[in-house]
Amino acid sequence: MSRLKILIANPTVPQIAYKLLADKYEVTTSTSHDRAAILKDVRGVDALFWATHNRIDKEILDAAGPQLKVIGTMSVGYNHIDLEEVKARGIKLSNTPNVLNGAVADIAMLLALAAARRYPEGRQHIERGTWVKEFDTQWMLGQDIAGSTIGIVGLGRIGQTIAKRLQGFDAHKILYTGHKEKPQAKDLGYEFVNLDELARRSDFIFLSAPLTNETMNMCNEAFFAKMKKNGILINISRGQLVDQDALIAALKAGRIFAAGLDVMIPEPLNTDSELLKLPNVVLTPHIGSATGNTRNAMAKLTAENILAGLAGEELISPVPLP
Ligand SMILES: O=C(O)[C@H](O)CO
Repeated sequence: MSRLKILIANPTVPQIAYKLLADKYEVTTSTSHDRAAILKDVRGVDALFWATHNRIDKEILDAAGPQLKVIGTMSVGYNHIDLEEVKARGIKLSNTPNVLNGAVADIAMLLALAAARRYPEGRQHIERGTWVKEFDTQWMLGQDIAGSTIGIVGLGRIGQTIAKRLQGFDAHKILYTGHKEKPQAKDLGYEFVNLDELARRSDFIFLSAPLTNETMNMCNEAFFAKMKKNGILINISRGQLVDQDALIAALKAGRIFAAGLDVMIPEPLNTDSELLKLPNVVLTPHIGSATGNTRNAMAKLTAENILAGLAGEELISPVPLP
């Protein structure tokens, strides 16, 4: 009997995934994560290991063929996947929750601290020789996390990890918004509020909700108008949660204090983007989960899901299909 086939659709996936899968199945790795290369390599595979921001849509699924049984995306987000198409074809789909919580929460903290303490501006002063010589007690004043009110949009696994880290920094109050109040959050003293109240009361706002029709552009002009003047926006989710032009306008006008973004539009960001010119913006290139340990754990979990799916077992971390 011929062995089932798996395509790893990205040549940079950690070896651990290959080792786990190749032990039992015929594994090929696409030469590149370009869509054109994947469309060619995907023909006839039984499982697909996905590790790109390319869309998984009808075109990819048609190219794979009707024998495709399992897809594992090496990401926690799955907004790049046409869930209805996947469901209609009876394909099992997994993602990689939990294993990246700490790494993504760390990037959120990096952005929050750097935005609050005006890191890009400080560095510019050093580079340009505009570092004030005398001790000016009012120069480069930033914001404290200690004593601040935090607003978390989407208190899921990553949001909860961010909240835990912020408690270590002595934040005064944690507000959150989402679909519904969470009993475990109530026990921790976190307050459930609506988006408007969160915008109005928070000193730091963290976006950690997935991209859906509901969250798309939720931070728009009206949202920024409600934020405090000292408010700082941190986005580690998806760029599309934010109306980027409205954010740029709010930052330029000094309507809000600063922003820290690991995600933006487009990715990669255009090198002439206004975001790069603003001193009160801290940017990282969508590297929330980019640590060696975390990427290995994500690769391992994706491979284990595929193994479970091909063996006809329950997936470890299934994506709920509509
Ligand atoms: O969703 C994730 O895991 C990261 O944002 C990488 O896409």
